[in-house]
Amino acid sequence: MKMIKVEDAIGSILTHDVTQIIPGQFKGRLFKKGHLIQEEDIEKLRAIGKEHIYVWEVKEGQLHENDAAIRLSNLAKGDGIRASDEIKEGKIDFFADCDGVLKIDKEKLMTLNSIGEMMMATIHTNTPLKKGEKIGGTRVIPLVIDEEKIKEAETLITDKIMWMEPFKAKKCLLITTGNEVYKGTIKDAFLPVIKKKLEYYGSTVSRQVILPDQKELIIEAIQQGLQENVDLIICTGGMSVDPDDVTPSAIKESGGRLVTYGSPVLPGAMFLLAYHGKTPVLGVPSCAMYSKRTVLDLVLPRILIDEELTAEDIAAYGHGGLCLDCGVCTFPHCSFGK
Ligand SMILES: Nc1nc2c(c(=O)[nH]1)N[C@H]1C(S)=C(S)[C@@H](COP(=O)(O)OP(=O)(O)OC[C@H]3O[C@@H](n4cnc5c(N)ncnc54)[C@H](O)[C@@H]3O)O[C@H]1N2
Ligand code: MOO
Repeated sequence: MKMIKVEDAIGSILTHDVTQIIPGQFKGRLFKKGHLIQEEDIEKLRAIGKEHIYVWEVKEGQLHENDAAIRLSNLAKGDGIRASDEIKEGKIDFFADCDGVLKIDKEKLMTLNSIGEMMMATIHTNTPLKKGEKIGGTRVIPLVIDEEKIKEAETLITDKIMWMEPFKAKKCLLITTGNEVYKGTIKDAFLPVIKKKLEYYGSTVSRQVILPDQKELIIEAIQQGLQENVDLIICTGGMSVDPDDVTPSAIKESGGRLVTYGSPVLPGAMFLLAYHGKTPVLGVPSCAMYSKRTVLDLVLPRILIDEELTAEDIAAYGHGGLCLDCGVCTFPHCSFGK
């Protein structure tokens, strides 16, 4: 690569995209990499402060930023991730190529970003996404990089850094508890909430049963759901400390394996998760009926990709487990659950 004065550049090929920024108005490409410089371009280059430009000279063992970005992109992106077709200013962007939950191997991302002269930035792991949403970007820092650096990354990172786990369409049994709801004193407000959240990710409530706060009836309903082979059971109401709050005991006594009763998430402290074999049973506290976002929004997407959650997964939610209940909710693109 050789530096020459812009006035001597007519007929030369640009080695990289040239960016123009007009504060508050424009940021973008003025000239594309590979552009053949014409006489009329000289004034435009001068106008954005360029007195010199680089002319490309290929040297053995070096990679142009665009070629290096392609190598990094191939290294990083796994199933369900699409890279941008065009490389702009040496950068490749990543997008979700299906509806699902984003997975980032944070250790490998750290390894790549610790090598130097290259970068990769992403959103958080476990973010539920719709097809087309942006996930991250990568580039190298210098215009040309020693190929050895890229080879080092390729040696250290043998598995993909990011991939999507697609949602599975699941059928859910909803067990709504509460004497007041059962008797009809209060109209059930949980079904529309659970239905909307499940349907957003392509799953459905196949059946709802409304029960009084009676442990034996709740146990029976759970066991019937398991016999019917539903994919998921959600119990609502009666999850806290009143004498009539029998739902946690019912789920525990229905058998299976308790992962947690209680979660470090607000709203959602009284959440319960258990498994009967591979079938998850969720105890969802009534805050999920009232608050826009709760522990259910963190856990449900992962349940719908068939991830088997552990007590450690739930404990890890503490850091970022407070929903700020913002006026305009931007979840999942906020600190909640990250
Ligand atoms: N002293 C304490 N009080 C509370 C605690 C606690 O630990 N100590 N926990 C709080 C938390 S956290 C939550 S969340 C709430 C409620 O939890 P529950 O799941 O036990 O809810 P319920 O008591 O059954 O009902 C609360 C409220 O919501 C109405 N409800 C319930 N289900 C329905 C439905 N399907 N449709 C319409 N309305 C429903 C119910 O009538 C009550 O008004 O507890 C805190 N308190
Ligand atoms: O389970 Mo309560 O959820 O923290 O509002």
